[in-house]
Amino acid sequence: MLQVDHVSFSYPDGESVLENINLRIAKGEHISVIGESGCGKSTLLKILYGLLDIEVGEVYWDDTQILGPAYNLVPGQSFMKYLAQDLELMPFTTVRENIGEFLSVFEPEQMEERIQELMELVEMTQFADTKVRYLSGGQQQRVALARALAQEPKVMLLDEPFSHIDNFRKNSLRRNVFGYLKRQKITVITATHDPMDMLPFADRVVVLKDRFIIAKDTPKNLYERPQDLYIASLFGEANRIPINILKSYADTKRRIIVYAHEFKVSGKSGLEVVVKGSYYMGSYYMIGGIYEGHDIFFHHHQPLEVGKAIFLNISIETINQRMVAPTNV
Ligand SMILES: Nc1ncnc2c1ncn2[C@@H]1O[C@H](COP(=O)(O)OP(=O)(O)OP(=O)(O)O)[C@@H](O)[C@H]1O
Repeated sequence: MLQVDHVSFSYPDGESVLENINLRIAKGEHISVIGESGCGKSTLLKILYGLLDIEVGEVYWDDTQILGPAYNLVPGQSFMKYLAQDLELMPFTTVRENIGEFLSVFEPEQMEERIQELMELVEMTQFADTKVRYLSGGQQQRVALARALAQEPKVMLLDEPFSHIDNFRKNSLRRNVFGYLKRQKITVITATHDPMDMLPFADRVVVLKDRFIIAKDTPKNLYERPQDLYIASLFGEANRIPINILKSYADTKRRIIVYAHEFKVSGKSGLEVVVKGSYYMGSYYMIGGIYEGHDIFFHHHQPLEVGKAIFLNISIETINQRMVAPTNV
């Protein structure tokens, strides 16, 4: 188990970045760390790997304490692999050589099989003999992933692992890599902005905001019952709406989170919105509007005329689901 107890951290020249971080991560569990840019996701991964010295708190993998560079000649842990935003590849050698660097040369056949398996996993077989410096950013990221996996770590720390990879390949690569890590029972902690790195693959999600962990839950619970707009917005366009627009809730001032796709446009009754603009999104239009002086965003199958007043409805199922969400909306 990876255990993080009361960890607080600030960079020597900066303000506090993380405060009182507590986590228990089981062997083989997949955790996603999410939060706005600059909230400390990469810093947390670096602490878990032992690249930073913490002033307060402790980190353990089973009985081994993870200590920072002040206590380690070579910072980092042999049983962990940290795939950083900078990829640390060997640019003047081939894809095959980069992946094979840490494999045993005493069993050449097994080594070749393993390189082949990993190249297939990250869909790089056709570039086996290409020098890494001639590859695109996305291709280099795939090599870095394979290189990290080759070392069979017990714990894998991934910082925005698919950020350079094109949409065409991203989804199959995510399925391959996360599926492989799960089958190998490798503990995974992924820092990401992208809901698609997390919703289908994480067992639990840790949300960071203003130095603190503000939520830890399954992706499904967080998505369906976000406790505030910050969390909902990490998944997509979201709004805070008073529920007293519905007759049955007329006497409550409470607001709930409604995702843009959960509204239905109606000609007659509901939340009155004046349309400001329509944005083509492929399978739908994102409509921006104004409701009582506040911006509101919703989906519709066609663009709407600017200045037009329309009504929005929310299904009773959505309202009931959000009513049981924690109340700091
Ligand atoms: N080496 C450093 N020295 C001083 N401050 C730093 C250093 N690295 C990061 N910071 C600051 O610490 C805060 C957290 O940074 P961090 O990179 O951990 O955030 P992040 O959530 O990973 O961001 P992003 O999603 O943009 O990668 C930021 O305010 C950043 O400016």
